[in-house]
Amino acid sequence: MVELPQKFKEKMKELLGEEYDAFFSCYKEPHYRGIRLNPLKCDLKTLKAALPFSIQPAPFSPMSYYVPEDAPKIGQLPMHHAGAFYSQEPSAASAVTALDPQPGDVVLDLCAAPGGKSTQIASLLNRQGLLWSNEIVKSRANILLSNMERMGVKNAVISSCHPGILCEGLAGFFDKVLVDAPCSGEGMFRRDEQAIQDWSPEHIEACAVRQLAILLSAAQALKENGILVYSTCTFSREENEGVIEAFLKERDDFTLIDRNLQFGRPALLPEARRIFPMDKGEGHFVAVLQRLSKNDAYPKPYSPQSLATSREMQEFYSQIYLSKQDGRIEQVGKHLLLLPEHLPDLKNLGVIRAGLLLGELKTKRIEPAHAAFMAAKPKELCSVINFPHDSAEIYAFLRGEEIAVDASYKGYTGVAVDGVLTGFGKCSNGRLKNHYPKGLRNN
Ligand SMILES: C[S@@+](CC[C@H](N)C(=O)[O-])C[C@H]1O[C@@H](n2cnc3c(N)ncnc32)[C@H](O)[C@@H]1O
Repeated sequence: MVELPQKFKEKMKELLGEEYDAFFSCYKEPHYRGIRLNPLKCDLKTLKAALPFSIQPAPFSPMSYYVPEDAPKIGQLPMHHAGAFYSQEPSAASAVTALDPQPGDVVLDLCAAPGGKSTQIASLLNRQGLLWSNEIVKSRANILLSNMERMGVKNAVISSCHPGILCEGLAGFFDKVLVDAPCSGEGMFRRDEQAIQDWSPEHIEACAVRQLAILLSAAQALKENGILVYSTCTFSREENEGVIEAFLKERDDFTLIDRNLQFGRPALLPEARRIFPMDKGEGHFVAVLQRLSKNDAYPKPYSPQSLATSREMQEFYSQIYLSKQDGRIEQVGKHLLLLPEHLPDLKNLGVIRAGLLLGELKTKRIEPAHAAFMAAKPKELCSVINFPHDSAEIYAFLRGEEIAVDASYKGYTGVAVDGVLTGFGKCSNGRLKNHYPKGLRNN
């Protein structure tokens, strides 16, 4: 059993009263593991048939499932590479359930890396509307980008910006904002020894100060009647109800709302929810706030510098996709990007990617991008080859090897596993030259 800090135990006893013993005995049990289906790329039946273990529904979102504790590592499975699912502790899905993104919404995920909640928001937007995913730490923002590409997200902006600067630049722009704040991580204790080592009452205080500052920035970014969800994966009152109370003191134009959420239990502020391991998740706090005041600010729309309309560009497009060009394509440096709708001005906001990377200009040609294939459906592509999830070919492809294919395959060809795209190669003379990115390969 993990050794818990004495002060933490005392605080939890005070918080939970009679339920403390039940809470404490959870530390003798293994932690919950989970996955979330990605409906942008796969359906449940296909996923279940491909997984080497069975999954059970979790109560925190309709797409979340428990994975058995003895399941093998899932990161190397072909369906994981293909973005058919995201590995996510089940209760972590609760915040997006509370946010309730709808197709067409314009949503900000302010503390987004590695992307569990952003990819969940994107799947609920179902490619309509816009998701802006921000992560202050640049190296983590790159991981976020990679996960968004894996999950086939097209209508997103990824940035690495300070919340204060971002929310000022995008004031009044969003229907919904999620602040999944950096926290003391008490809900990680059953699966991350480091979170226990880092814990101290002083750390909790410092986190609460930072959380309030982030939440106050987020408030600026919302439209009138916009929804702000605040979540943490910690139990301390200071970082949860304490932050909400301090926020409402400064922003009396916001109100806590009750979304009639069914998971977990009421928090100390009864409109908010708490999840403890006794509630079948590792731990989360979720509060839903609504902005009641007007917001007269609104960013300027984006005006692309150089739309790519050349014949070379059209030829490139028709080498990959069966359909005609769908949407505006911009050339940014050597990159060709398919722009999402509703884009605001992007200047000085630390944008790493806006829209879908389709390809890169080389000296005499345009090289297709991995992301372009990850976001496609097999029926949209000119050429695609499908392998079963347990085939030698798909594992060889994911290791970066060249594979033998029927000689009828020619040119850029999508590679799918059980009908879910997981990359591409270039076919000629019965061989598929591997274009699976080096950093993503199985070893
Ligand atoms: C709880 S994690 C987010 C997890 C993410 N929402 C997900 O579901 O995958 C909090 C994130 O906030 C970032 N962060 C740290 N300091 C921050 C700050 N001052 N402002 C905004 N974000 C910060 C961390 O780097 C971390 O990635």
